[in-house]
Formats: sequence, structure tokens, C-alpha cells
Amino acid sequence: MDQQRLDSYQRGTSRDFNEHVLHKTILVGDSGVGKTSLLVQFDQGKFIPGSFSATVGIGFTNKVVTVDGVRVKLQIWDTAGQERFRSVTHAYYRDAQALLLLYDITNKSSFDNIRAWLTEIHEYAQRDVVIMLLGNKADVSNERVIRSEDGETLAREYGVPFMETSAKTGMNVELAFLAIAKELKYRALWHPDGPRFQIRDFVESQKKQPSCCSFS
Ligand SMILES: Nc1nc2c(ncn2[C@@H]2O[C@H](COP(=O)(O)OP(=O)(O)OP(=O)(O)O)[C@@H](O)[C@H]2O)c(=O)[nH]1
Repeated sequence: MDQQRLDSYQRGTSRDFNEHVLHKTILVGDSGVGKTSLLVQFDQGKFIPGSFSATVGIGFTNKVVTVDGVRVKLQIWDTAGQERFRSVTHAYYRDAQALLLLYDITNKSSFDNIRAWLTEIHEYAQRDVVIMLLGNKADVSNERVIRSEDGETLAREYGVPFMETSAKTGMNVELAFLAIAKELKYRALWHPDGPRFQIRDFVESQKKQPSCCSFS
């Protein structure tokens, strides 16, 4: 991009915002938390139970999200949760603009490992990367072992937005990517006189809670 176009792009007056910018977004979290399923639900609007073998290494899907009339191109990378692929996935953190960090609400160790994931993210990713915490499998209420409040408390501690999702029912799946796209668009078109956008407030105002929570 030449300087003039870069300036107009940064002022938010460029018409080719979507044409030039691919926003790299990465899905991370323990093996089996539902990263591939979440991406398939977002990309294809469907859930195929038990159909995916564990992700090997890393792969990506491009998806355009329309935010306030602007098309934001997300390049969403699905990483392998298994420990043995960790050195491969670290290399991808560096130029990521957003990270969706997942745990499984029916699996305590996937939640306990979130702190270790955040330590890795802080070590390998850019300092200003957008991070969102997602408690997935919110549809499985009878096997829930992590309360929604626990996810909220952890997210507050790290200053990141949080919501529960279900790759099965689609609950909050689009919202998670929309919120990321909105934040990235806001940053790219930031202008001191422009409207402010707070991703955490947006998520809090939009997110749906699971219809039934038998766990207490
Ligand atoms: N009920 C329910 N099952 C889910 C949900 N998301 C994923 N699953 C199931 O959980 C299992 C693991 O899902 P994957 O999407 O392969 O998990 P992953 O995080 O990509 O796993 P790795 O590739 O090993 O890192 C599969 O059997 C999915 O069908 C969900 O929201 N609800």
C-alpha cells in the first residue's frame, strides 16, 4: 500500500479496507474443546457430532464478516490442541491480531489450563493482540463442571471479554467472531474524533446465556 492510501486507510476514508487487510485470528485451547467444531459452525452453519479427528498442526479458513457496512476479512486459523504440536502453533501467534481461547465447560482440566495458555500467548503473541475467552459446549448442561461465573471471574482477572458458546447449537458463535471483527475494524479505522468501541461492553450487551444451568 503506498503512503497516501495507507494514510487514507488509517483515517478511515479508504474504500478498499476489505481488499487489503486479512485479519489473522487464531483458535487455541486444549485438544477436544471444540475449536474445529466452532469454526465449522461459523463457516458452514452446521455441527457434525464426533466427526473430526484431532487437528494435526494448523489450517485456516477465510471468512468475511460485515460490520456496520464494512467488510472485514478474517483469516481464521484452527490449531491443534495436542501438546506435541505446540512448537508449530507458537510460530503462528506472532502475527496474529486476535486469539479465541477456548475451554470446555464439561472438562475441568481444559479450564485449569487456560492460565498456561494465557502465559504462552503473552510470551509469543503481540502485546496488543485481541483475546477472547470462550467456554464452549454450553449446550451440555448436565455435564457442566465449570460455572459461568468462574469463566467470568477468570476473564475479568485477565481483562478479556468472555462468553459461553455452543458449536452444537450455534449459541454466541457468530457473536464471538463479530465482536472480534468489530474490534479489529475499530482499531484499523481508529480516529481520535470517531466513535469509541469497547469489546467487553459489546459482548456483555449481546451475549446469550444457556437456557438452563442445572449446575450450582
Ligand atoms: N455437545 C457439544 N459437543 C461439542 C461441541 N463442540 C465440539 N463438540 C464435540 O467435541 C469433540 C471435539 O471437538 P473438536 O472440534 O474436534 O475439538 P478441537 O478443539 O478442534 O480438538 P483438537 O483438534 O484435538 O485440538 C467432538 O466430538 C465434537 O463433536 C459443543 O459445543 N457441544
